[in-house]
Amino acid sequence: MAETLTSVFSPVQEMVVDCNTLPERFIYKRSDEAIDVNSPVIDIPVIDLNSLKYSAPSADKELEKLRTSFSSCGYFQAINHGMTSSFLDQVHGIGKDFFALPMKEKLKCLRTSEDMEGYGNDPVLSEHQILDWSDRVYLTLNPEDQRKFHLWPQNPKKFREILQEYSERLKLLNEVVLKALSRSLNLKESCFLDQYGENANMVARFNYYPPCPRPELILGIKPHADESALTYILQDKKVEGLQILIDDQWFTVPTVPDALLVNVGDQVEIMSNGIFKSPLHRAVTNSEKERMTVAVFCFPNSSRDIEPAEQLITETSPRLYKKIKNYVGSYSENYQQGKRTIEAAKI
Ligand SMILES: O=C(O)CCC(=O)C(=O)O
Ligand SMILES: [Fe+2]
Repeated sequence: MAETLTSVFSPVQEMVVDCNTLPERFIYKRSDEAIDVNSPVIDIPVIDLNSLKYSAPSADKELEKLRTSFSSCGYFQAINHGMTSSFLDQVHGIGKDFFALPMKEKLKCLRTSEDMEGYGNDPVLSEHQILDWSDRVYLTLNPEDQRKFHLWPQNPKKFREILQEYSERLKLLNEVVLKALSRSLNLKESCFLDQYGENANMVARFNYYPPCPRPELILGIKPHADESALTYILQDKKVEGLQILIDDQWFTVPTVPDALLVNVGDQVEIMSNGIFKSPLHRAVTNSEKERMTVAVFCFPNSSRDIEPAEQLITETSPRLYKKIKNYVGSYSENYQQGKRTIEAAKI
């Protein structure tokens, strides 16, 4: 749906400067309870991606861990992913440096009201929409011919080069993870990758959360599950803020230095016929510190059909989801209304 209500961009980052009254549009009213900013920390399994590549008993143990963590909390922390600590710092750094630029410079990458891509914040689709306390840069990485380079920051100077390299690394990593997921369910290694097909999509979103005057009332990102197949999050090493919902309770996801946080998106939940769970998560804000994260969403090309792998459907585990195309197309509107798109894919 095209954005209809406002095309005037008001960066959250600027509001911090002259925020004398509480901005009503940001107050998260869905619950009577205050937002628990310091929710208990949950232990997310750490998985050694290097050991997954080989057929050895250590790989079997790691695959088992992968299956269990993706079927329970829907997350794992990837280590030995082939990227150095200083490279990941550079990826984080280009985002931080961009948001620290003068507004005039950032506005060169401003998204238009018709498009998600570029610098801005969420499209406002209804006057009742509760706004997120975050500004973003949203960029298509793949297919490469769909990149909108006029919206890619030219400042910091290394932005493009580093993001390009990061996208190449993640493309390879994503194949390793998809193969491991198939193996962990005793499927042919290429099972999920085949559904994924050529010309897959990859989108990066730099999320910037400025300090917020009332973290107990305002969210950085509303509760949602990702529309991707898999999401790779480069967390902020210094400030936590991501929370996941398990059995109706919010838990804080810890930051593991140099690990990449990987989560199941709706499309892998569908492909695995519900064995892997796409977790409901949100980002809280911090009254003193800013926070910046880099999320990369990987998903099959919108022209492809997504459905549960046939081998996973048996008499005792019937098919739970329909065949779908262009899953992402209907996502944004549902998100803003607090609805889950995956509900519509259920049989
Ligand atoms: O910033 C975070 O920790 C979470 C970001 C997220 O969930 C998203 O971009 O979809
Ligand atoms: Fe997310």
